[in-house]
Amino acid sequence: MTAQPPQVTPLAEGLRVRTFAAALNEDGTPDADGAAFTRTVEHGFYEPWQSDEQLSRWLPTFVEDGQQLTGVYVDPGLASLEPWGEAFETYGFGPEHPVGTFVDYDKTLNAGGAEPVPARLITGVTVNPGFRRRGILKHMMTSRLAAAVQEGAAVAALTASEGGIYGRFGFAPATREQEVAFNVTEAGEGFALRGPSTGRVLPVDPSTLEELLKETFVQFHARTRGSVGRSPAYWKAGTARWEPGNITSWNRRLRAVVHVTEEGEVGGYAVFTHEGWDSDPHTLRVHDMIAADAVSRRELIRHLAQMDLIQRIVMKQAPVQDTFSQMLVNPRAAAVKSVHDHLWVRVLDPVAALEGRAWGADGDFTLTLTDPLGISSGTYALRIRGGSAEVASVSAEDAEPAQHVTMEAETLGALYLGDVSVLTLRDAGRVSALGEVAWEQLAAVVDLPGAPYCATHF
Ligand SMILES: CC(=O)SCCNC(=O)CCNC(=O)[C@H](O)C(C)(C)COP(=O)(O)OP(=O)(O)OC[C@H]1O[C@@H](n2cnc3c(N)ncnc32)[C@H](O)[C@@H]1OP(=O)(O)O
Repeated sequence: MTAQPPQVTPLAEGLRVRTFAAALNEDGTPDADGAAFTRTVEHGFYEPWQSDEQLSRWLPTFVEDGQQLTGVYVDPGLASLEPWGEAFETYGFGPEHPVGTFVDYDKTLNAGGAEPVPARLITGVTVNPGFRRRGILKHMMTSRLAAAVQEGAAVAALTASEGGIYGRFGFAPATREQEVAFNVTEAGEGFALRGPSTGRVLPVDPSTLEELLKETFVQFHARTRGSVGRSPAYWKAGTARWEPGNITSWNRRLRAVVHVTEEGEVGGYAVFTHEGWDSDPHTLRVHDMIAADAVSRRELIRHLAQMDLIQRIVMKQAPVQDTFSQMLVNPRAAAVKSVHDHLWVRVLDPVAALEGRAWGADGDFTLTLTDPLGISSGTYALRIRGGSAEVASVSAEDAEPAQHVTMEAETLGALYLGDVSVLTLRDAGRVSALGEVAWEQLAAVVDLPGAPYCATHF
């Protein structure tokens, strides 16, 4: 392990931190700690107040996945703390509710290498508005990144509510996604898709799909650079079992189709909802579409686009380089509504992370990383052959002067999955030469074809 745990920044007086595993009572309901924690997270994201029954949809998925809950709590008996202690004790939500929350758990990230890399995923980060900008996030982040380093994660990853928060901790946007709407009416300029279809797409009962959803995702995850492992919440949502009692509008409105290949294999699925007859144009919204290969994805799209009575298809989380747009005879049938960053990556262990990544060509280069948290600082010699790298930590004095570049850990996060060229980052002043650098040659080694894509939100 080449990573160093960061220095943990201290908490202010009167606060204490506790990390515990999500747990359930014997009857399957969230235990008191978990319920108070989850309520605080929902409050932090301005969600409606939830009943215990509604809360019970989240916690079981956390338990299954081994999520660690880190809460910052106000010490009891602090009424004397001026000027806020008394008001907090009298009017606050109660000392069992944390004032800071942070959730992390282990999955893998497909970085394009032979095997996906161990990734610590971070979510549920909130701080009570009365306690913000006092270093609570900094404490939770540094202490949990220290744990991730000690427990062997190669990278950490999250999705960010705001773009200004996580760069200071070494995270950078590493994948993007787009919201795209397709006009699939046959009137007007005419809607048509290229190519003959193959296999057969069938409507199915979503509640029967759990095993299929899991198996198809395994195949998708293995073939898709940028993919992270999924929490069981996806299997519940995709099989219309998201909320208790199966009576919510989500559960009742969900529809599903599967693609059956010419060989009789199920190659992929899509789950979607019809937005109702009041939607104008009549809209079908695709929530999740996962295929084992490009052919099944293409056929699922073709089927949805050719369904009767549908005038528009909306995909909120589509890849930025999407098959659908390239299948259109009239390319203006696609309207990109927005493109945004999705997965943010933070390299923890440079050797494991770089050895787990795909590479564009053979070559040797040296990388000096600077890291404000000290986690990944150092100089690394890379030897890339046949698409995989051997990475060794070397002393700065021993480094070859040729092809020696330097960047911050944050910039390595941006570069990691190949969503941006090393040349663009050089032009932005974020990658510099420390010796003689043949930049085009370096770009051929570091840059990767196509855009990475993460189909999973967490
Ligand atoms: C992975 C996820 O879950 S993403 C969700 C993040 N959560 C939210 O957006 C919910 C609403 N926001 C919050 O709960 C809080 O404002 C948080 C969690 C974003 C920040 O918590 P705080 O305890 O206030 O942060 P903390 O005091 O530790 O600040 C650390 C640093 O980040 C900066 N910072 C904190 N929040 C922000 C922000 N929203 N935008 C820009 N900078 C920020 C602080 O100024 C500080 O900077 P410094 O290092 O220069 O001193």
